[in-house]
Amino acid sequence: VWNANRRKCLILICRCFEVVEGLHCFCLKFKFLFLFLYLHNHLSIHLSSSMRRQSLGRSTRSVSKMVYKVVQKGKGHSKLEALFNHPLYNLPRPELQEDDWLKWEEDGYDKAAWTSDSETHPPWLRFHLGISRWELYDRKDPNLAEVTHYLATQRILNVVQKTGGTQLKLLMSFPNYGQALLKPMRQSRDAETDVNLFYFSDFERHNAEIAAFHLDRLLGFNRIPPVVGRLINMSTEIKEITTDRRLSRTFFTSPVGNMCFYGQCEYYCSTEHPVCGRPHVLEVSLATMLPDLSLAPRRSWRSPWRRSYSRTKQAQWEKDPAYCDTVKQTPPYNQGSRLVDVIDMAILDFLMSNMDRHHYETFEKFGNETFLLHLDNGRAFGRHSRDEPSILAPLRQCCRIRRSTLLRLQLLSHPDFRLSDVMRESLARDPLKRVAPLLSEPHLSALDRRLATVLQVVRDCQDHHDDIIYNDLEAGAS
Ligand SMILES: Nc1ncnc2c1ncn2[C@@H]1O[C@H](COP(=O)(O)OP(=O)(O)OP(=O)(O)O)[C@@H](O)[C@H]1O
Ligand SMILES: [Mn+2]
Repeated sequence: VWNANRRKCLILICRCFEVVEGLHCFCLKFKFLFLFLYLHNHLSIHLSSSMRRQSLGRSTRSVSKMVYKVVQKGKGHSKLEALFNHPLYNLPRPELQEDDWLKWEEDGYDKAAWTSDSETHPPWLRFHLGISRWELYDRKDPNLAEVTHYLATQRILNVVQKTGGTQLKLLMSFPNYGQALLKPMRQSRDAETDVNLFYFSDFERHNAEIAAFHLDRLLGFNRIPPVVGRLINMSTEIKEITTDRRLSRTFFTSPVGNMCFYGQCEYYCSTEHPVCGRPHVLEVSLATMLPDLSLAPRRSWRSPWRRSYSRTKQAQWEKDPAYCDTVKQTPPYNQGSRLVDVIDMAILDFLMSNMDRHHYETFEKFGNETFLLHLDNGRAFGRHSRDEPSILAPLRQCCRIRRSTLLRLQLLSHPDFRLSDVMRESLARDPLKRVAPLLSEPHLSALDRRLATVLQVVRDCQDHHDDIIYNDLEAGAS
């Protein structure tokens, strides 16, 4: 070919060189453009914003915004910190008496445990010791971060299936007797729940458990035990150490070579619904265990707004618009803060679209004057494209709300403390953030949209009713 068409070949080679050189020049030009933009942005941060608006094009403006954000962050401007520094998140705590702490019978824990230096206790025990009548933990207690760090890093000593409930859960044991409730990842993070699936058929999500803990804390409730994400090795951290035969015999290798298991439970515990690793690494959520029931018994309450858990039946509250009038007259909702506590819970559930709040629990020791535990949030955050108005029925039907809750919700709708932003920032502290954001952006913006809906419902109430606000900020109220 070369001999026959030497001239044509030479021309072709020259063309190639031209193209390469052209590309090179093109790249150089771009390099200069980027350098220019970079310098321009760095300098323009210090110019007045109007000058910047005039001098910069659209794309460079967004770059400069980014840089500006970084600069702001560098100065320690965190929306999350600003939120938690706000007076509404630092309200004076009611003075706690001896019987406002969750103490239990002395034979459970050594009596010395109560008096000795707290530095000698493992983080999970300090968490137990910090449970009070009005909240599960003090947000400012540095031990909180230690508990989650402990669960996320300590060696796993044993694993068994947790009985009770319908879906697969594992009980993990750590050194120093710490324990956690594990929920595995079963679907891709962004899978939206099938629209044809009823709420009672939905899978549980590990990231929902994690996100619910963060959301509850951001709302100022502090009623969910600390939950943290972790990557575990299914071979060495479950299969090889479990003493639970019913669990170990359900392990298998999938056709593509991933390690899977399904355990034994009522729903979704079969070869058709396996929990699989990649190839044996699994994402899970770990919830701090509450004190054992034998030490600190709890009472389970059926939610007045419980769903029917049937494809065809409707619950009473769905048929009767005056349903709340009955609830208001029924103990324990006729006294104290119980009704507004259920409404707090409904607001939390509406924000994260959890339709599965059939029961709630309280610590028996505190009787009826105590906070409500928001356990079991695995079915939240299933859908971001739709909101479920019926979850707000307690608020809409009763038109009551705690003053402190309303004020915090209003704060979270303000751009400086925007719920989606503080949530993103809070979730970024979880170790699983390295794998992928715990909640996708559509889920985060759904939070803002739903918050606006909650505030609208309160305004609608104010248009038609008096006595909406339960003033818990006055002395004497809780
Ligand atoms: N952090 C925790 N510490 C101690 N016990 C817990 C904790 N979280 C949940 N539990 C207990 O374990 C039980 C089952 O947990 P969970 O409700 O998450 O499972 P589930 O399978 O979704 O249950 P259900 O099918 O009843 O909704 C709960 O009823 C609760 O009493
Ligand atoms: Mn459940």
